[in-house]
Amino acid sequence: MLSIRHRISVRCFFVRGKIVYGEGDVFMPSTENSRALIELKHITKTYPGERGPFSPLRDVNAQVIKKRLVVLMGPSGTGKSTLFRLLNRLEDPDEGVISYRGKPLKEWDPVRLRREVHYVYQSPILFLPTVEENLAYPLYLQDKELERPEMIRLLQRVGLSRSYLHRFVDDLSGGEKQRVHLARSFSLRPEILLLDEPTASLDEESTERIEKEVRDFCDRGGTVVWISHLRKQAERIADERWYLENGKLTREEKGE
Ligand SMILES: Nc1ncnc2c1ncn2[C@@H]1O[C@H](COP(=O)(O)OP(=O)(O)OP(=O)(O)O)[C@@H](O)[C@H]1O
Repeated sequence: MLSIRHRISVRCFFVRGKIVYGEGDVFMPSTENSRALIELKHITKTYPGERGPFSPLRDVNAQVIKKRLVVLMGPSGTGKSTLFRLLNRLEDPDEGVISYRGKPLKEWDPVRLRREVHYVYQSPILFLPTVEENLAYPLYLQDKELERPEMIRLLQRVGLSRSYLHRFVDDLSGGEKQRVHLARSFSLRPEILLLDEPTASLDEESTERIEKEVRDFCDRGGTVVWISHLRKQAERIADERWYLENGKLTREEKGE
């Protein structure tokens, strides 16, 4: 409702019950402002296109609130992965500022940032031969050891049995690789998970399991932005639904 929102600018408007973040607008419930882990202010990203410059993000403003599960939707090629790349500082916006914990991303050490804001790609990246090695490696880089019982627990969280520990990643299906990648991400205990269609290659049962684990992650204090093409999935799991199209972001709260 407009009355409980903190008004910063005048160019926000409602379209069919949704809040549209128009040019120059930052609208948020005032009580939630302080819980914003990530803030996007006036973000524009432009790429050269065959028919001239193309901006998948045009003056986008939004906040990711701690402990929330945001589902990001939108037609193919509208800029969802672009937004993730900006949040992970794989690219920088052409205009605007993105802040994490109140500090612009450019002021963060990228390694620390990516540890806390962890991107789980749609195509999993598993460099080492076995599942066990892939699970152990990121913590090994931090001079930490991942004990075998913890590895087994992580695998179980994503619906894989202990027998997977010794499997070669080249022999795994796409969905299994994605789940190993997600298990490895959980091991890093990130603050925010950016999930790019983590259930795209999974059956109904495995999808349900991942949805439950991700929800538990939020209940324990984690925060998630999840790209999905499935409206039904968004309705099931999201605290907030973001819709990206024509460079603009619209937002719906659960139940709207
Ligand atoms: N480096 C680049 N140079 C030029 N164009 C790019 C570049 N990166 C992305 N694009 C274009 O920007 C648009 C947004 O791409 P993006 O991958 O963010 O879309 P998406 O919403 O994640 O799509 P999908 O749902 O199909 O994964 C696309 O038209 C893409 O071709």
